[in-house]
This record gives sequence, C-alpha cells and structure tokens, in this order.
Amino acid sequence: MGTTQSEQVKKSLEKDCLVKLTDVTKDYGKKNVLKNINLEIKKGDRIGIIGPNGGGKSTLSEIIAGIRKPTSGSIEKKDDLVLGIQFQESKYPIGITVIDMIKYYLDTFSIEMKESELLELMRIYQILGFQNKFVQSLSGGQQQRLNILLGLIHNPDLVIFDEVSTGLDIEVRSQILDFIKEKIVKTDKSLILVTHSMSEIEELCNKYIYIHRGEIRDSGSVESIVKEHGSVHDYTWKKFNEEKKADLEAEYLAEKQHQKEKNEKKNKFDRIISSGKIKNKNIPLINLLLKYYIKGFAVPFFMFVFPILMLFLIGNIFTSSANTGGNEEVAKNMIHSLVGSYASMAALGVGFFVIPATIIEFKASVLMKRIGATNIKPIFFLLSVVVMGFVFVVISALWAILWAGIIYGHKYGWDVTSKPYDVAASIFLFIPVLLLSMTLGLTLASMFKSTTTYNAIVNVIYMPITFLSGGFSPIETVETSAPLKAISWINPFKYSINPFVEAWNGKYTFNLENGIYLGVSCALIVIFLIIPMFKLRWQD
Ligand SMILES: Nc1ncnc2c1ncn2[C@@H]1O[C@H](COP(=O)(O)OP(=O)(O)OP(=O)(O)O)[C@@H](O)[C@H]1O
Repeated sequence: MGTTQSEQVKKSLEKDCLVKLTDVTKDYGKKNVLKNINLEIKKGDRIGIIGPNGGGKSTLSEIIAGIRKPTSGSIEKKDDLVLGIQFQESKYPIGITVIDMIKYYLDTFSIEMKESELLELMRIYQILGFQNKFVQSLSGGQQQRLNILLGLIHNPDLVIFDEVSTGLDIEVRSQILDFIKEKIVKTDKSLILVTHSMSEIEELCNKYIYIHRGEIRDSGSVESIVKEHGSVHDYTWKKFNEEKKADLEAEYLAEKQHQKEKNEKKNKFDRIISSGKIKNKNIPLINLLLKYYIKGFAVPFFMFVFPILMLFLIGNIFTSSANTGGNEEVAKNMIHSLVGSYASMAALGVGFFVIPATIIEFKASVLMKRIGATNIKPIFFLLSVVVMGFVFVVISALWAILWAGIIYGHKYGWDVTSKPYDVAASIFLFIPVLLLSMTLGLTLASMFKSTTTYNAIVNVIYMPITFLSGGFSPIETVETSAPLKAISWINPFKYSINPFVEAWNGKYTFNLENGIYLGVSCALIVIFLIIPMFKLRWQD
C-alpha cells in the first residue's frame, strides 16, 4: 500500500535487468501481431531477433524502445536507461540537416565533443561532405549511416537496431560492424538486433530469440546453436522449413477452403483476376492510377465529400442575415456568385493537388521503375495523368454546382444556384481555368522531388490563393475591399477566374480589362507548359 508505480517497477526488476516484458501482446486494429511475450534484457545481453517476414520482430523492438505501446501486458525499464535506436524507416522533419541532427543529439545528452572528434566520427561513418545536406535528401545508405551514428553517439546502455546493414555497401558495412563491436560488444553494453543476416547475429550477438507469428518459438545462446547446428544460418533454415512451410501450407488450405465455400454460394463462379486479353499496356496503367486515386490519394473524399461540406459551411455563413442584413435578394446574388467562384476553385484544386502529387509520388517511388519495366514510356504516364486530371477537373466543377443546387436550390431556386447566367460565355471562359489548372499541375510536379516538401509548401500557397480567388467568399466581396483587391493582382488565377465568374454572373463584356486578363491567362498557360518541358526529367 502507498507505493508508487515506479517503486514497484524498481522492486520487480532484478539488479542487472534493463528491460522486462511481461505477457506483452500487440494488436493493430483487429490483427494480433504479438502474443504473450515474456522477455528480460540484462546488462551485456546482445539479443538477435530472427524469424520470417511479418513475424512481429520490428513491432517487438519498437515496443522495447518505447515508441509503441503494447495492447496489454507490462514493460518495465531500469531508471535512467539510455537507449540508442535506429529503425527500418526513419523519417526526419523537413529542413533538418545532418549536422543539425548530430548537434541535437550532442546537446540533448550533454556530450562534449571537439570539432576534430566530430570530424573523425563523420569520416568513419562516411558522412563527411554532406553534413550540410537535408537528411531527407540523402540516399538510403547515407541515411542509414547517419541513423547508426545517431544510435551510438550518446554512448547508450541499450542499442536497438532494426535491419542495420540494409542499404550499406560492403566496405561501409564492415566498418560499421567493427564500430558496433568496439562500442557495444567490447564495452559489455546491451543490444537488440533485428536482422535477416545470420552472419551478423554470429558476429554481434550472444543470445537469440526466434519469433514467428507473434510468438517466441525458441530462444537460447548463439554459441549453443552454432555448436548444435553448425551456424545460425543452418538453424534458421531448419526452423523455416519446419514452421514457416507448415504455416504457409495451412494458410493456403484454409484460404482454398474459404474460396470453395464462397464459390459454392456464388453458383460456383470463380472470379477472373486477369483474363490475359488486354493488349494495350496503357489500360493496366490507368487501372493502377485509378486504384491509387481511390485507395491512396483520398480523391473520393476531396473531390466528392469536401465540396459538399465547404459549400454547406461557407454558403450558410455568407447568406446568414448577419452578412445580408436579412435581404433575400442580396443572399441570392451572394450564393450564385459563391457557387461560380467555388466551382472554379474546386477545378483548380485538381491542378494544384491531384496532378502534381500523382506525378511526384510515382516518379519518386519504385512504382515508376516497375511501370518502366513494362515498356510504358513516361510520356504515356504523363498523358494518362493529364487526361484523368482533365476528367477530374470537369467532374469537380460539375459536382460543386450540382451540390450547390441540392443544398440551396429549394430555397433560392436551381436557376439561381446552379445555372450560369451566361451559359455560352461561361463554358468558353472555363477553358482557360481548366488549362491553367492542368499546366500549373505539371509545373508544380517539375519543381518538387518529394511529396512531403510539396505538400508542406503547396498547402501554404493554396490557402491565400483560394481566398483571393473567391473559394471561401464570393469574388465580388474580395474585390470590394481595396487592400484585398490590391493583393489579388499577384494571384495568378485572378486572370482566368474573374472573367469566368463575371460570365457566370451574367456580367461579362469583352473590354480592355478582360482582354488583358485573358492575355495574361494565355501567357501563364504557355509559361506553365514551358517550365515542365525543361524541368520534368525522369532520370536525374
Ligand atoms: N503500423 C501498422 N499497422 C498495421 N499493421 C502493421 C503495422 N506495422 C506492422 N504491421 C503488421 O504487423 C505484422 C508484424 O509486422 P513487423 O514489421 O513487426 O514484422 P517483422 O517480423 O519485423 O517483418 P519483416 O521481417 O518483414 O521486417 C505484419 O503482419 C505487419 O503487416
């Protein structure tokens, strides 16, 4: 009675114990990936975690590191335990350089280091020469070297390494393994090493645990397996043969049985995954892109749900009596104008987000290499994205107009909410909006290499542009404010959206001002076409 939790922890941990896991389980949603794990990591333990893919090795190491919480069970750690960690996927914040990261660690752990020592360290890890680069612009192997350096620089008691040698060339790998031996093995520090490289286990570890399907199925000393099986490799091979094959076979039989039962219910209809009849290689690419849009890019939400929410919110705010003084006529004009502005901004959003994000994401990912390997030329990919962008632009605009009618049509009439007052001019003047949106998308795609940077910058740019273009309020409201009108001249979309909205409101006349607007729009379209022609390179 009266003892605090940390006192209980201290009591239950034995003297040499650094971390103790008791009955730890982990679920991701409904999926159970760790079952009743009991493990003690003592001072001097260097534990290799081995086992097949998806067995739960990384999850366990992340729980030990404290960056994931177990679903149940307890994890106790020695007070003041200093951890060093490196994980398979280590993302760093945008704008942080290699040297920033190193200094951050040195400062956090109050480590004194002379410039000459730091220089020597960077030489060993072969990161000299790019210490001022952004971490996220490093290659996989360079980033891995930095991860390891950051895992060891503060002289931790327990180091957790997940796939430590992935991406390293043989020379760097051997140097870094020597460094780990020097820093951990010789100093009797503790190590958790998740790896598929059995020689690493033999070189660096004194204990092992074999994890399969979230369970520790075997554990012991590395020395004993080498004695009994010749090498850790031979032992693991034997375990794979015994356990993984049996599991895979059982999984296959269960799935087959499941399919059989399903098909019996469905009139014995066996679904065709691929008929093998498609000859045009662009169709599978378009299918893949559609899947990316539907499952990965959240197009259904941004194109279909978001406009409804926005129209509902901003429409109600702008037609509220506080804004219209209770005058129905003002409210009607307000909603009509707002719908025109919003529809054009919804269209522009496709150019701003969907087109560039798709190109950057595919270009930067291994997916493009796989697509390239099927002899699809990058130009086909670009064309597909632009053509789909065109369809999305038109759908976005029509969808916004349709929903404006559904939400406000009963109150103000469908003619007022959803019909342009000058139909022919509106359709004609929508063309520059559409072209500007798509060419701008290509330009943005040519300017960014990573989607993260792109998203961060573009969201910041998009908000004021949307505001100045009437996406959050009718353009006329923006134009009645002298300071806002002055700022709006730097908004490149003003020049295509203003004539379109004028036509939408039935006020378009071809005068000098509109002539200049359309001239600027055409010039911008040409510029936005020329930039990607020079900058959008596939192999850098
Ligand atoms: N964040 C997550 N959300 C949902 N499921 C996840 C998540 N991380 C991992 N999983 C699932 O948990 C299971 C265990 O994954 P884990 O990465 O721990 O395995 P592993 O043994 O390290 O695999 P590998 O050898 O391939 O690295 C896998 O089925 C994986 O799909």
